[in-house]
Amino acid sequence: MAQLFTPFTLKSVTLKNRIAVPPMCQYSAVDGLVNDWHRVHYAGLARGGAGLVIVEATAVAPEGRITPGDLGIWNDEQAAELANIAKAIKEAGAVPGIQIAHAGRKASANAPWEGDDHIPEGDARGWETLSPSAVAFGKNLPKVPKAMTKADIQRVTADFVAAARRARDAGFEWLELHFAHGYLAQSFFSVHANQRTDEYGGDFTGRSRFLIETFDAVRAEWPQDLPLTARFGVIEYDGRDEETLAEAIALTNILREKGLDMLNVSVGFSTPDSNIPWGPGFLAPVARRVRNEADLPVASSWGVEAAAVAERCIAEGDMDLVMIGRAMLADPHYSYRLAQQLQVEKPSWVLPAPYAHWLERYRLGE
Ligand SMILES: Cc1cc2c(cc1C)N(C[C@H](O)[C@H](O)[C@H](O)COP(=O)(O)O)c1[nH]c(=O)[nH]c(=O)c1N2
Ligand SMILES: NC(=O)C1=CN(Cc2ccccc2)CCC1
Repeated sequence: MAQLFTPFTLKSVTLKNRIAVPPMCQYSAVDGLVNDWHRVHYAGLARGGAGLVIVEATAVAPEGRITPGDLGIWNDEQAAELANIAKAIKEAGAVPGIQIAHAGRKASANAPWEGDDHIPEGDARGWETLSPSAVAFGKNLPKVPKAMTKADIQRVTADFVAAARRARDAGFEWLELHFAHGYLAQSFFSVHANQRTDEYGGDFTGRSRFLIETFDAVRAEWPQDLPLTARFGVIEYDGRDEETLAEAIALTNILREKGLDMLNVSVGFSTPDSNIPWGPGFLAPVARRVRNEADLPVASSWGVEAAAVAERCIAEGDMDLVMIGRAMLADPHYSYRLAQQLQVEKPSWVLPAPYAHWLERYRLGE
């Protein structure tokens, strides 16, 4: 029996299988607004059979976008359009999730296929970036951010709360805080980015403060019966992995006690000087360690694509959900391919009836 195709219940939400489409920026919005690109993209992914579809990093404030093309949920018009996306995902048979985000010092950038670099100073398309300290990421992102004042910090935490409230009212049933990938929250946690000497920097407690305060504030707004999760970079592959992992697991334990329902285990991407061991499911052993030592359900991703790898991650208890990204861009019906390969009964019925009926009996020449 393929463990990948067993249901998963978290709080009042049940996913029909262990496959999730993780958030994947489309960089296709104008003024943060949904358009036909997103409508077709998300409905198509949701029809493909995954149990959960999480909408891409959606900025909690204009300056929190990675690029001018990012989605936003900082105003009611954006939220109203996103409500249609949540509805479309749900009607297609998946649970609608959304990731809310602030890009910090990685903001004000060109789309990956348009340079993947900071918009040059003086270019009107760009904006001032924020971070715990006035320390640039480096390489393709050399722009020195403004060190946030306490007022900035409080405003951004409030922006996350307002975003969570809008996501709830828009009908999303799964919320993921973007605490990973070198963006703002990860930057507060990172010794590479956070060189503050006040209570928001320094030791583990200082560097965790923004994440804990923001989590607590969102927890108070997000319905208790719906999953409140976070994607968090628990390792940087920067030569200090044991320290980072120990601190990340300690913070995860604190957040679990405060009501975190699941951690989406990822990489920190806080420094360009990292040595990431890319490969199929390379992060699974790290996810397993977090799942055991922080004692909460985990999701993870990174090269979890082959049926055997995806099945093993669940069957061997590395994670409770697999997040399959790029394979889904290549084939939104990828869950169907996995069902076929894992010999699930009637695999075509992973897809909606208009497709499933004909695929079930599909033989050339009939
Ligand atoms: C085009 C694109 C866009 C994004 C991503 C990736 C890609 C390819 N990823 C990371 C993504 O969710 C996933 O974790 C990685 O792609 C690794 O999984 P795969 O190896 O692709 O299955 C990503 N992660 C995240 O937390 N929020 C996001 O909005 C995005 N955006
Ligand atoms: N918004 C995010 O969290 C993003 C994460 N990415 C990390 C990544 C690195 C390498 C390969 C795929 C994804 C890139 C796109 C945007």
